[in-house]
Amino acid sequence: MNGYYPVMLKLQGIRCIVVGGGPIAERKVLGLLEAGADQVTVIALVFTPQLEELAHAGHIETEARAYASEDALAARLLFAATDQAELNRQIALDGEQAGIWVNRADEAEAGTFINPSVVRRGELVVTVSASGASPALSSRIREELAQRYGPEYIGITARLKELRERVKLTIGDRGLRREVLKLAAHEAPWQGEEDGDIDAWIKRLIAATDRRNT
Ligand SMILES: C[C@@]1(CC(=O)O)C2=NC(=C\c3[nH]c(c(CCC(=O)O)c3CC(=O)O)Cc3[nH]c(c(CC(=O)O)c3CCC(=O)O)/C=C3\N/C(=C\2)[C@@H](CCC(=O)O)[C@]3(C)CC(=O)O)/[C@H]1CCC(=O)O
Ligand SMILES: NC(=O)c1ccc[n+]([C@@H]2O[C@H](COP(=O)([O-])OP(=O)(O)OC[C@H]3O[C@@H](n4cnc5c(N)ncnc54)[C@H](O)[C@@H]3O)[C@@H](O)[C@H]2O)c1
Repeated sequence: MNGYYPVMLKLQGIRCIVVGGGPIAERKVLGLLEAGADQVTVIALVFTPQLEELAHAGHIETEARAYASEDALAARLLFAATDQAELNRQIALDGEQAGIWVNRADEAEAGTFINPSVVRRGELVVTVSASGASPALSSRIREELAQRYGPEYIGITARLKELRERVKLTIGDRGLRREVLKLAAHEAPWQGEEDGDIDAWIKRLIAATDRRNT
């Protein structure tokens, strides 16, 4: 059975605590910052140079000390990423007792959430998870998806967003709205940035759906 439910979390204003300061903790922290997290605390005895730099630049807070069980009470999202299995187990337990989501980097099933591989293209976020079966497979598929959905998708997604906002205001008929939006998503990758006139595009799309339906 596949036991994970995928969601997209909004992390602005949410205290995220990462315990551990090695390369794995660093990867988790970078993922949080890319998602816009603005309250990230890292508790560890030793930090990677990049974590030190992020703290210096004010992007995260670091606390150079041993983890204490009370730390879990301050977090809403918790990561156990130390090299001490027994400590990671305790962190997961503390998190569950505090009623928050805990990621355990060394033993997936003992935590309550896991991280997928991620490709970010502006507002388009493509994620892959093998549910812990093979992180290497997720990473490989992420590379394939990054090739298939290149940086051009930043603009494509932004254009579709603008079109959708306009369509929601101007097309009252739900069926037509849905058809226009579907057709636009098919067409958008083939358009250049210079096809900037959204209203003209909407007119063409409506005409195309009329033709299809007659
Ligand atoms: C996707 C990614 C995101 C991220 O970390 O943010 C991620 N692992 C990544 C890479 C990676 N991790 C490991 C390797 C070495 C090859 C291998 O072991 O297969 C590679 C490959 C590499 O480095 O290229 C080792 C490893 N990983 C876990 C364990 C412990 C265990 O199995 O219980 C061990 C053994 C540790 C040890 O031996 O001590 C556990 C987890 N790793 C997960 C996520 C979650 C399940 C994701 C899924 O199944 O899809 C889960 C369950 C929990 C979690 O961490 O959230 C990131 C890819 C970034 C990218 O390239 O896109
Ligand atoms: N999830 C994954 O994708 C993945 C991949 C590879 C490894 N791992 C696992 O992740 C874990 C961490 O790997 P790493 O390479 O970052 O380890 P590391 O040895 O580089 O770092 C361990 C960190 O834990 C901190 N630490 C130790 N005791 C502490 C305590 N009492 N309080 C607070 N911090 C403490 C250390 O100061 C250090 O910063 C390992 O157990 C490894 O098995 C997970």
